[in-house]
Parts: sequence; C-alpha cells; structure tokens
Amino acid sequence: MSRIISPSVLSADFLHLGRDTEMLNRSEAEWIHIDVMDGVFVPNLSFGFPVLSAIRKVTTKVLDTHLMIVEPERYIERFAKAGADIITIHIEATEDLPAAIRTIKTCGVKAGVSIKPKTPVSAIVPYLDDLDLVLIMSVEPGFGGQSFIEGSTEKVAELRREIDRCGSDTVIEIDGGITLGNAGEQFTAGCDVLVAGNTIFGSDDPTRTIHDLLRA
Ligand SMILES: O=C(CO)[C@@H](O)[C@H](O)COP(=O)(O)O
Repeated sequence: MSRIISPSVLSADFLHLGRDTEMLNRSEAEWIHIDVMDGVFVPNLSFGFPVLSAIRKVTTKVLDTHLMIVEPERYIERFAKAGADIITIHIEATEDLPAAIRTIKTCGVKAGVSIKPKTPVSAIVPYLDDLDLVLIMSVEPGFGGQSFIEGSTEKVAELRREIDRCGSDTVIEIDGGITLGNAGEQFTAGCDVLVAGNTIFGSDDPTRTIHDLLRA
C-alpha cells in the first residue's frame, strides 16, 4: 500500500492555473487529479483536452484523469494523446466496461474505474484483475466542496479486503469531502490515494496542507 495525494484542480484558480500547477510541482503531491464533466453524466461542466494538455506541458506529475462523462469510449484516445497517465471511467457510464478498459490499456495508459456512492463495491469486484485503480466516490460526482458521505470509509475497507483476497495490486483512491479530519482513517482502511480539492486549494498554505494530508 502507498500514500499518495492527488489534488483536484477543479478547486484551483483557473485564472492562475499555471501558478497553481507550479505550486503542485513543488509540493509532495505525486499526482494531479483532473475532473472532466460533461453536463450529462453529472449536472456540471468543467474542462477537457485543452486544459489537460496545457497542464501536461508544465508538469511531470502523474495526471490522474477522472472522466465523468457518458460513453467515455468516444474520448479515451484523445485524453491519452492529451497527456493523461491514468484514465478513470465510471462503471455507471458505459455499457461495455471490459471493452472500455481494453481501449484505455491499448492507448498505453493505466486503467481506472470509479463507482458512485450508491454503487456497491461488489459491482467492481469481477474486474479487479484488469484494473490499475478503483476510485470510490465519497460524494455524488459533479461538484467540489461537498461533505464526505458516511459509509464511504467502510467501502474502502471492503474493497481492500477484496483486493487482498484476489492478490491483485489494484490501487484504491477516494474522492470527495476529504479533510485533515478524515484523511487518516482512509489510509487506515486501506486507501492508497486521496483526492482533495477544497481542503488543499481553499487553505492558506496548500503545500503544507498536502504535507499534512500525507501524514494524517
Ligand atoms: O470529482 C469530484 C467531484 O465530482 C472531486 O474530485 C471533487 O473535485 C473533490 O473536491 P473536494 O470535495 O475535495 O472539494
């Protein structure tokens, strides 16, 4: 198991995205979380290829790309070409998950699948052998700054047991409402990667907050 922080640039200052990315470059965050929203799968729009490729040009951090879009298969290749290192799609957004996972891998990037808060861990278990990452949403996807949904930590622990049972090296990531108060229990439950938006970008000292989240 590892401890990685993946700051969500959804909460960054878009007018100063270069400055905020430079801050992340100097921080202990190993990954940068890129939230792509289409206004259909989630009731919000964010950004797409141009923003991802602009960030790619100024960082060597792992670009952890979370597609909250319907029919993600249509865009996987373009996100890979724009510089994604990991592409995570939603189990609820595709009719042929194995084919979508194959497409991600064919593009030479790591494959992740996310589950919404109401989707049980059991839905993802049959695919664990093929996945580099499972993303557990701990808020309803669509917006930063929401409160952590109780019960999400138990989903992390259940997924950790399943991963250990089948001997896979799939990484567990959690996203939504992560704070300095609940970060530690996610690592204790077996989580590898914490996504955090408002907790980092809304703090007075984001690099210090990343440092503290890592050691929570
Ligand atoms: O994917 C999403 C929201 O859909 C998240 O990545 C949020 O952007 C996390 O923001 P905070 O809850 O940490 O503020």
